[in-house]
Amino acid sequence: MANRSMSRLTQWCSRIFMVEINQKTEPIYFSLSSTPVSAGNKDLEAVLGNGKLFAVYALGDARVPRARSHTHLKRALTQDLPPGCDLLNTASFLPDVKNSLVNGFFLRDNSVLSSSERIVTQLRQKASVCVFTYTREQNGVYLCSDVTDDRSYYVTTAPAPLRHPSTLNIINSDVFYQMKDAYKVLQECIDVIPESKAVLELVEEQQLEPNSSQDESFPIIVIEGLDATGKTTLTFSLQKALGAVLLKSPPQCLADFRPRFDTEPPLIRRAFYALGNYITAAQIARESSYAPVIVDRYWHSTAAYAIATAVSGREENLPAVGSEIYEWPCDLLRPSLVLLLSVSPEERLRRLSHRGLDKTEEESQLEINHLFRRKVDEAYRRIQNPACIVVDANPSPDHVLKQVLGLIRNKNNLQFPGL
Ligand SMILES: Nc1ncnc2c1ncn2[C@@H]1O[C@H](COP(=O)(O)OP(=O)(O)OP(=O)(O)O)[C@@H](O)[C@H]1O
Ligand SMILES: Nc1ccn([C@H]2C[C@H](O)[C@@H](COP(=O)(O)O)O2)c(=O)n1
Repeated sequence: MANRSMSRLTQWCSRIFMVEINQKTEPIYFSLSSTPVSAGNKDLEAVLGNGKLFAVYALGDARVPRARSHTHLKRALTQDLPPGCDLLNTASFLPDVKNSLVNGFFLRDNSVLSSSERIVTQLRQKASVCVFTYTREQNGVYLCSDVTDDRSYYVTTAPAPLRHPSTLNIINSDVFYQMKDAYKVLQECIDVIPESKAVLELVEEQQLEPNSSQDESFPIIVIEGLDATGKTTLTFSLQKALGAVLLKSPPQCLADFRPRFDTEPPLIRRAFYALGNYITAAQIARESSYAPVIVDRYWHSTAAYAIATAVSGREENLPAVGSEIYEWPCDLLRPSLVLLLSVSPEERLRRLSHRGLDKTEEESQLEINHLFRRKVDEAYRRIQNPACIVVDANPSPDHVLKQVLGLIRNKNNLQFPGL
């Protein structure tokens, strides 16, 4: 957005816009044109309708304040949403151009009072936002204009891009492939989230050695899976059976900070979990000199949850198998074996209901959001180098343990005393 003399909307004209009606259906795509378009389009009509319409985007040059403004914007719009109005996710992007995605919201107002106008005015007074309005001409053509100037553009449908737009910003916004990239995010947070400083100090204290050779050490076995798939149960049994050290990611030293970072937008939250893996890696490197190490969640979890949250809609929208997005970070210690516990949705829900513990917001979402759970599970399976081995964790704890001990025994090069 370099040229300030140009209308803001003119600068968005090279972009495509996406509006999601819900997670299960295909979004609609449109672009803006200065030349008239043919009247009446059923796809646009289905989403844009006849009422008042606003698109709102959080503005900001720096990524941390922009990400936090987007979260605040969502909270404000959700909390104050008047009856007769609904909120849809929207985004603007340049097809197949990495890091070009800008997320925002579509406010549809079919109320008699046109209440959305008041909300948008209040938002513009309080926050740095960019607002576009959409109006429908008598011939059915939609016009889009910036509320700060009178220039209007015709709205015209656009083809769906090859790569789903929600995948464009994943690298270094949702998933981090080097410690320094996640570290930088928390450095940028220090003024607004003071806890970031303490987290960074803990990372530095670990004296991390970049991907040091594990040739001489004992095996490192990571247990992964959705919540309530039996990770805690299995890791305790494995610890006992193998005389192993049990570690987890995020590590215990980050436990007090976790609730704070869990309320932050993905950029910050995922950087926190990424750094947690590097602290755990340093612990693994130390402990594996003396004994086998079992790890309860590690990088597969960080990446799979981050990807599944970032990618909207259906499983088909995930980056394709073999994408660089599923590659292991170049500087993170690699385990000897990663096992993914898999249980049927029914069995997982049965275990969750028996447990009756408090669940994090994301876990509750998993319970109600079958789509999200499928995306996490599929992302786990697509991660490479090392890929995970899927374990059927539906049977009894003893049976699962036996199965896993068998897998460990059959894995080449894993040396366990007593196995
Ligand atoms: N193989 C199994 N068969 C039946 N129930 C099981 C089995 N493994 C674990 N459970 C029970 O399921 C519940 C969840 O198990 P557990 O806490 O081990 O899962 P988890 O993957 O660690 O969950 P979270 O990630 O949410 O901490 C517990 O009540 C546990 O006793
Ligand atoms: N290494 C890790 C561990 C956990 N997470 C995130 C992913 C989920 O949001 C949540 C699940 O953890 P649990 O509630 O089972 O302790 O934590 C991660 O990103 N990386």
